[in-house]
Amino acid sequence: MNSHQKVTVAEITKHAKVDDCWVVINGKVYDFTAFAPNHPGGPDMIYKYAGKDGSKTYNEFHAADLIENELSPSEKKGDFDESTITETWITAQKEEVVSQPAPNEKPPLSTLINLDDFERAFEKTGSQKSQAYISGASNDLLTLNANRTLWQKLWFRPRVMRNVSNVSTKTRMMGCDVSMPVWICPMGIGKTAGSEGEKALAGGAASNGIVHCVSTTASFGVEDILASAPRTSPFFYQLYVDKQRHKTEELLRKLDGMHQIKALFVTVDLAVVSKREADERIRTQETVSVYSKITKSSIDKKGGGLARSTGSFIDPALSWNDLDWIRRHSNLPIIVKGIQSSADAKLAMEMKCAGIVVSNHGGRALDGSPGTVLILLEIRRDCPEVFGKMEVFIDGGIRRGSDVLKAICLGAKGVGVGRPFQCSISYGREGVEAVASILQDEIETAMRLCGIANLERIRGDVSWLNTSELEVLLPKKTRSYHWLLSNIRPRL
Ligand SMILES: Cc1cc2nc3c(=O)[nH]c(=O)nc-3n(C[C@H](O)[C@H](O)[C@H](O)COP(=O)(O)O)c2cc1C
Repeated sequence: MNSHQKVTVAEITKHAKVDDCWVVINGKVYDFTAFAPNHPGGPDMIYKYAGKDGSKTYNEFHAADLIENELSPSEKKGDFDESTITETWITAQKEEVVSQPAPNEKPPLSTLINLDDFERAFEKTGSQKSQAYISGASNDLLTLNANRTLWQKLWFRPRVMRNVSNVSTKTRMMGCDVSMPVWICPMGIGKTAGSEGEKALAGGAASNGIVHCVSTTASFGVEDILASAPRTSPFFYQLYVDKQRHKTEELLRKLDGMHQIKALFVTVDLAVVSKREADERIRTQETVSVYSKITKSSIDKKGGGLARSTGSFIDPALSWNDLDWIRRHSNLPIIVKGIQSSADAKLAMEMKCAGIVVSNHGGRALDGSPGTVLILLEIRRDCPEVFGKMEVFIDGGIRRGSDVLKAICLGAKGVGVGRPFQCSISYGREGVEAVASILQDEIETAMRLCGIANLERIRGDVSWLNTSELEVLLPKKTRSYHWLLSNIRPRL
């Protein structure tokens, strides 16, 4: 066959395979078999039209003569013989219409491509009560919003031509080998997002090589959650200290026997449950026991807040001295979760904690507390020695792989991600895996574009960042700050 020959429909449709791929473009027939794997837009764009007419899509992206210059004479098969067109051919050319989900329909998992998509999808499908509980935060949401927006005020200083064909995101956190420096935050009553609750988080974390930190107020018992992952998968456990201390002592004894649990995250930023107005406003007909085995909700004058009902047992009397009491009942390394100042970071180091989580409970504790990235910068400025003595983690508003990279450049050992994982439970374990995969991919892409091949090598190297916009927001070093360090500490 030569380029002046006419090619019939019957002939073209014989070449409709990946390894034998003819396509009609603007009345001419081309053999794309050799070219397709090198197509800059990806081979699938071509394979989609194998044995068919691809003119419409071709013309949207390319100049008419591009393909004539690109292909060799032997790949130009001739003119399309329009006289051979049949009804079957016409039907086959009709583009598959991808139907858009109705406004309140649950979007298919494959259409969710970033972490915000998971929260938005849950807004459409979760019950009002669950949404208010999960997305809500304290008072005017100042801290919730600051967490997110401050990450966006850190800018990269990318380098180029640094051979980033292979990048590694692997690291170790609390002695656990993980695929990337991300862990799933502890979040209470996971069944508010989907029937599998924390079991989906545990299974999804395990298949993606990351760690889930189980909440004290999880919907399922810790044994059931651990059983949802292979016996070798590591977990962290988050502890709220109970006003009835003997209950916490019992719990600690039980956890000590669970070899999968590698660290105890003691949450300290919620001496009392804050005012979560969205949650309070929606009175629930259900008792909390529908979601959780911990407690029953009580609807009182303040409304029906799930957070307040499930958190009423937390002991506001907790103090730094209690770390010794915890140590007497547990051999697990202690991470203090909820550090919001450099002074407390230093205290945790002096109290020989294994680590801290810089956190404000995702804006669910004190509204007006700084966005967490500011606290991390404050710790770097005021007590950089902390990073060498403890594992420093951070959470709050981290929604992009690039946020993770920024946190590592600032010295964080790893980051916690909360709400997107909680919302992904509505898609079961597959949803949790999808969130982890998106993050993994985004971290790798950000590393490549920034010129970073290995995360471990750049931890704490702030030269990759421009922090100027945030530095002006840091608290001034005042006399009272030094006074606090030297006078309060001895009295504790
Ligand atoms: C629905 C929900 C429940 C939470 N429950 C707990 C909890 O039981 N214990 C805890 O220490 N933190 C809890 N947190 C706080 C998270 O562990 C984490 O600090 C926060 O979600 C991180 O912010 P992000 O959601 O913006 O990623 C919860 C957060 C949410 C959104």
